[in-house]
Formats: sequence, structure tokens, C-alpha cells
Amino acid sequence: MISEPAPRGVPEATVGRLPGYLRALGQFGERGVTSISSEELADAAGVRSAQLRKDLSRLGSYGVRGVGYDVGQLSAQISRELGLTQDWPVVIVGLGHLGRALAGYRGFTSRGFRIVALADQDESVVGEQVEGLTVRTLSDLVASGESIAIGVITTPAEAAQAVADELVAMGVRSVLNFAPCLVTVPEGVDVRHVDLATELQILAFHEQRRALADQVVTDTPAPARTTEGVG
Ligand SMILES: NC(=O)c1ccc[n+]([C@@H]2O[C@H](COP(=O)([O-])OP(=O)(O)OC[C@H]3O[C@@H](n4cnc5c(N)ncnc54)[C@H](O)[C@@H]3O)[C@@H](O)[C@H]2O)c1
Repeated sequence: MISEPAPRGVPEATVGRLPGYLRALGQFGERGVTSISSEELADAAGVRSAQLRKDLSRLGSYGVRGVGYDVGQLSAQISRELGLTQDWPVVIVGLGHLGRALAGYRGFTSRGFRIVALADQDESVVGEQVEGLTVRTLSDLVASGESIAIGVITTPAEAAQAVADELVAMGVRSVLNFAPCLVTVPEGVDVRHVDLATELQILAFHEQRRALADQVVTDTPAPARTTEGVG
């Protein structure tokens, strides 16, 4: 595998596909595979191989003809590019159903995200031990001066903007918002919205398209049978 320094400015769309490549590489690595062709990796990640080669070339990675990519090296390079070689301290705000499920999710830790704080405003929740951490109020957390890189919002929509503002005020520059509303943040802060309902709506759209297409096929009258040459 040939690796050159990554050119600056990797497009967002490429960045969006890198976690998928990393996940696929991890699965190959677990099975003891040490080198992989672009076709195999593209198949596992669900993209076209030309797309994969283009994306990886943007990181300065080119497979070797007949050998492909080195699984370990490529994983390390993508991890570096995504900034996963360092630990990112995360706070979850809103310790209801979703917040608790995320707090217990082992996949964060194994991918370089350390949940270091939990916050809620409900007095019956503050002080509770969840996954080895004591739930605090956001103001207590701000007062502690702890360094937090990523804030995860799992409060009801009505509270999300105020929580985002507090997170930004305490120096958080990346926000992952699960509440079903848009939150705005100042320049220099990134916010990503996660909404499973949107994903379901997109699936419903495609499902409806397929159902309509099936209906057209069923409703189309069969071509009239020719009687030429009969009798
Ligand atoms: N993105 C998704 O796909 C998805 C999926 C499920 C739920 N959700 C959303 O996630 C959010 C949480 O859902 P849930 O079922 O866990 O709700 P929940 O009611 O069980 O929990 C919400 C928690 O937020 C706390 N809270 C409220 N205001 C707060 C504030 N200002 N500061 C700190 N904590 C505060 C509450 O005390 C409660 O513990 C909701 O907005 C819900 O719509 C999103």
C-alpha cells in the first residue's frame, strides 16, 4: 500500500463514508485478513469500488496492484484522519430512556469516545449513579471547569437549544443533537442532528415507490394474444 501525506480539505461526503470503511476494515481485521482488494472492501462498505479508490486517494492512500490495501495500515490512517487516535471526552445531557441507553453503549469507548459526564435537571435523577458516573446538573458541570469535547443532547426538544447554548458557553465545540428540533450554534461549533424518524420516513418513501411500481405492473393489462396463424 502506498501512503502519501493526506491532501488538505477532504470533502465532507468522503468524511461521511470513512466510518463505514473503518467498520468494514475492523471486521476484516477481526477475521485475521491482513490485505484486501478495493472491490472486497467496497462490497463490505456498500459503495462502488471506483468511489472507494477515489475516497482513499484523497487521504493519500493507493492500493498496490494485485495486493490491495494493508488492513492494519489503512485502519490506522482512517482513524488518524477521523481524529480517533485520541480520546474524546463526551457529556450526555438528558438521562431519560435514550440518554441511559447511550451511556451504556460500549461502542463509544471502543471507538475513542469516553463518556466522562452525565447531566440532567430532574432532582430525582441528579445524584444517581449511572454506568459508574454520578449524574450532575449542567451548571455543576460548567462550574467544575472539566474539559469536554463533545456534548450529546438527549433532552426533550423544548430544552435542546438552551442546553446547546450552555454546552457552547462551557467550551464544547461539537454537539450531537438527538432531540427532534434544529439547534443553532455559533460559527466554529459543529452540530449534527440524529433523527431516526427521518430515516424511517425515507424508507417509507422508497417503500411507497416500490408499492406503486408493483401496482402499475399488476394493473397493466396483459398484451392481447394474437390469433394470427391460429385455426
Ligand atoms: N434522534 C432519534 O432518533 C431519537 C430517538 C428517540 C428519542 N429521541 C429524542 O430524544 C430525546 C429524549 O428522549 P427520551 O425518550 O430519552 O426522553 P425522556 O423523557 O425519557 O428523557 C429526557 C430527559 O431529559 C431531561 N431534561 C429535560 N430538560 C433538561 C434540561 N434542560 N437539562 C438537562 N436535562 C433535561 C429530563 O429530566 C429527562 O431525564 C427526546 O427529545 C426524543 O424526542 C430521538
